[in-house]
Formats: sequence, structure tokens, C-alpha cells
Amino acid sequence: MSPLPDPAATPNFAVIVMGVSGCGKSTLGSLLGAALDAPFLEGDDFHAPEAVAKMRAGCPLSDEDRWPWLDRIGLAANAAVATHGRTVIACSALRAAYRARLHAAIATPVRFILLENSRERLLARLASRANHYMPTSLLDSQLATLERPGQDEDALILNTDADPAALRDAVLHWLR
Ligand SMILES: Nc1ncnc2c1ncn2[C@@H]1O[C@H](COP(=O)(O)OP(=O)(O)O)[C@@H](O)[C@H]1O
Ligand SMILES: O=C(O)[C@H](O)[C@@H](O)[C@H](O)[C@H](O)COP(=O)(O)O
Repeated sequence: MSPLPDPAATPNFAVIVMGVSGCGKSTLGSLLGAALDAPFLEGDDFHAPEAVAKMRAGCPLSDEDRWPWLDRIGLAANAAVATHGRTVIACSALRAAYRARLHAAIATPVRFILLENSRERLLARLASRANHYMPTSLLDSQLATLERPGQDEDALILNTDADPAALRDAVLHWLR
């Protein structure tokens, strides 16, 4: 892998790793944050306690639950870009309207990466993940809500059968 561009000479940007629960957002996002020397923001940390309780109880979030959450992520992204010039965010961003909200909230170019896998593989990964509030029973509603980015959104789409380091390198290549 060739060296990254000089951060001082690189325009500001935000990278959002998106997709349904268990697709690998946090795993890839934290690797990308380290590789880009950028703060990594975990979208789960910005949910209201009531929203986490709702998901824990097996109830999908509504648009009304998600709008303020997306706006909080936007504010945190702007703060991270102000201090570091770039940030990497893990955020489900399942619908096109949520991605538009993030674009509107974040005052710098935003690049989306959709992570995908089969329902069976996602269920297995969710089941093997310890200490997480998200029940596997919500996967089907996540998959039903997901609107894959269209061509107009210029997103990178990756399957997470590949190992995380290979995915990280594919994203770094795409960003250049
Ligand atoms: N590329 C990958 N290959 C194998 N396992 C992965 C990969 N990405 C994530 N995982 C595993 O799948 C589970 C869900 O990943 P996670 O990053 O928490 O997903 P998300 O943040 O999208 O919910 C975790 O146990 C993680 O270790
Ligand atoms: O919009 C949503 O419904 C949530 O953001 C959801 O997509 C997210 O998946 C959960 O917060 C669980 O977190 P993980 O994605 O880390 O499983």
C-alpha cells in the first residue's frame, strides 16, 4: 500500500460506514480511523437512552427516533472535522433520506461506504457478538428498511466476507 497523502494537504472530508446491524461498520470504521489518523465516531453512542431501550426491547426505531440522532452525529462530525480535518463514522444510515440529512448536517464532503452480507452470515455474526443491546430479531426490519445507495449517491459497496484489513485497504484506495 502506498503512503497516505499528507493530511495537511488533503481537503477535509467525512467517511460514513453504513449498513444494517452486524454488517461490520464498527470493525471497519475503527480500522479506517486509525489508517486515516481521523477520530472514529461510533454512531451507537449517539442514540438517546430511550432509543437504546426500544431496540433492546426488540422494537425498531422510527424516523422520529432517528432524526435527532442523525443531527447529533452531524454535530459531532463537524467538531471532529474542525479539529482533525476528517472523521470516520459508523452509522446505519439505512434510508436515502437519512443520508441526505447527514449530508445536510455535515459541513464537508461525505463519502458513504455500504457494507453488505447475506442474512445468514449477519445473523451468525450478531449471535456471536457479546454485550450488545441490539437483538438479532431486529435484523429483518433493518434489512427491510435499508435503501441501497443508488448510482447518484456515489457510494462504495463492499461485501464483508473479506477480512477487515482487506476492506480497509479497498476503502483507502477508493478514497484516493
Ligand atoms: N470483515 C469481517 N470479517 C469477519 N468478521 C467480521 C468482519 N467485520 C465484522 N466482523 C464481526 O462481525 C460482528 C459484527 O461486527 P460489527 O463491526 O460490530 O458490526 P456493526 O457495527 O455493523 O453492527 C463482530 O463480532 C465483528 O467482529
Ligand atoms: O438506525 C437504526 O436502526 C440503528 O442505528 C441500528 O441500525 C443500529 O444497527 C443499532 O444502533 C445497533 O447497532 P449496530 O449497528 O452496532 O449493531
